[in-house]
Amino acid sequence: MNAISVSRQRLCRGQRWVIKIGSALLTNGGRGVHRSAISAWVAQMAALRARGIEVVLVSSGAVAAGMDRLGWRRRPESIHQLQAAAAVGQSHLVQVYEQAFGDFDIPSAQILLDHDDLSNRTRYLNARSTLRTLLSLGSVPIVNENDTVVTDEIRFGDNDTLAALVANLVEADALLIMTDADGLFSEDPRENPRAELIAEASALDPRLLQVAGESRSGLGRGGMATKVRAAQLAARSGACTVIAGGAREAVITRVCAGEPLGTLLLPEAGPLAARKRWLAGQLQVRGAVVLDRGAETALLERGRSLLAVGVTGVEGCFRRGDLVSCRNSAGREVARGLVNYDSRESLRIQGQPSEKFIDLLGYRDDDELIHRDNLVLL
Ligand SMILES: Nc1ncnc2c1ncn2[C@@H]1O[C@H](COP(=O)(O)OP(=O)(O)O)[C@@H](O)[C@H]1O
Ligand SMILES: N[C@@H](CCC(=O)OP(=O)(O)O)C(=O)O
Repeated sequence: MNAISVSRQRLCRGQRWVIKIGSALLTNGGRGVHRSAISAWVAQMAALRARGIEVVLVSSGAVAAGMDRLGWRRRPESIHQLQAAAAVGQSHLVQVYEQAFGDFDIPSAQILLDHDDLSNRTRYLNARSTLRTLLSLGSVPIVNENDTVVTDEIRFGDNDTLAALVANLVEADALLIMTDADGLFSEDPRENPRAELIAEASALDPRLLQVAGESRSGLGRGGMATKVRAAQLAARSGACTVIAGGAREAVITRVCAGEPLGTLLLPEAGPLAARKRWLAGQLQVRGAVVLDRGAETALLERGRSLLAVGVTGVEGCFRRGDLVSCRNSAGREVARGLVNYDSRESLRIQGQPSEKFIDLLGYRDDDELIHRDNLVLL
C-alpha cells in the first residue's frame, strides 16, 4: 500500500469518531431499510470499538424508511405526514441497528435531539454527559433528529448539521459523512460524470461551497452544501471530516486506516486549541469564582481541572453550564470555563472535597467544578 499522507495519518490517530449515514444509502435509494448494508457497517464499527475507538452514529433514514413501510412513493409535503413517517421509520431503523449491534454484544442506544437540546446550556451539558457516559459504557449511541416533535423553527434542517454539532458536543477527532456520492466533486457527478473528486482541502476554503450542490435523490435533504457546512462546523472543535461513498467495500475500516478514500476536509487549528477558542468566543461571562494559591498553580502550571476545594469565593448568579471567570486572590482573571454546578451549589461546595458533595448537595455529578477541557487559561 502507498505511504499514508500526513493528514490521513492524523485521521488514523482519531480515538472518537462520529459517523453519519444518509437516507439514500440506508434505504438503498428508497427501497426500504438496507439490512445487509447496515450489518456490514455495524461490523466495521464493532471492529473499531474492539480497538478502543469510540463511535457515535448519526443515522438519517427515518422518513425514508417510514415512507417505504407506509407504501408512500413520494416524500410528503405536509409536516405532520413527514413526522408520522419518521415515527414509523425510526422505530424500524433502531430495531435493525439494535439487532445488528447485538450480534457483537454491543448495546446500542437511541438518542433523539432537537435544536433546543443543543442551544440550551443545561440540556447541552446533559446531552453531553449522557453521550460520554454511553461511550464509556462501550455503547454506540445512534442519534437522529427528533422529527416527531420538531417544528420548522427548531429543526436542524438536515442530519449533516446535526452530525457536526454532535462532533462538537462529544469533542470528536473525526466526522465521517457517508453518502451515495464518492466524496465532494468539482461538480455534481450526477450532472457531469467527468467531474473530479476533491481529495483534500481546508474545511474553510470558500471555493468548496461554490461546487457543492443540492440533493437530487428526493430522499435526503442536505446535498453536498450541508456536508461542507458540517465540515466547517466540525472544524470549530478541531475535528477532521471525511465525505465518502458509503457503498464502497469496507469504507469505514479503510477510511479509519488512512486510505485516501473520499474527500478529507481539515480544520485549521488543533483540536484543543480550536475547542477552547470556540468556548471562549461563544458565551457571556455569568459570574466568578475566586481561587486559592494551590488551585491557581494547578490550573496555570499543571493544566489541571478546577476542584471546589481550591475555591474561596463565588460571585454572581450562574447556572450549570454557564461561563464563569476564575480570579486569583489578587483579583486578576486567570481563566474562564464552563461550570458544572450552579452558583448556589458552588457556594455550598466551595472549599470542600468532592467526596462531601453528596452530604452537601444531596447528589454528586461531576468531581470537578470546571473540567480542564472546558477551561481557557488567560
Ligand atoms: N459537488 C458535488 N459533489 C458530489 N455530490 C454532489 C455535489 N453537488 C451535489 N451533489 C449531490 O449530493 C448528493 C448527496 O447528498 P444527499 O442526497 O443529501 O445525501 P444524504 O442522504 O447522504 O445526505 C449526491 O447524490 C449528489 O447528487
Ligand atoms: N431526521 C431525518 C433526516 C433527514 C436528512 O437530513 O437526511 P439526509 O440528508 O439523508 O441525511 C430522517 O431520519 O429522515
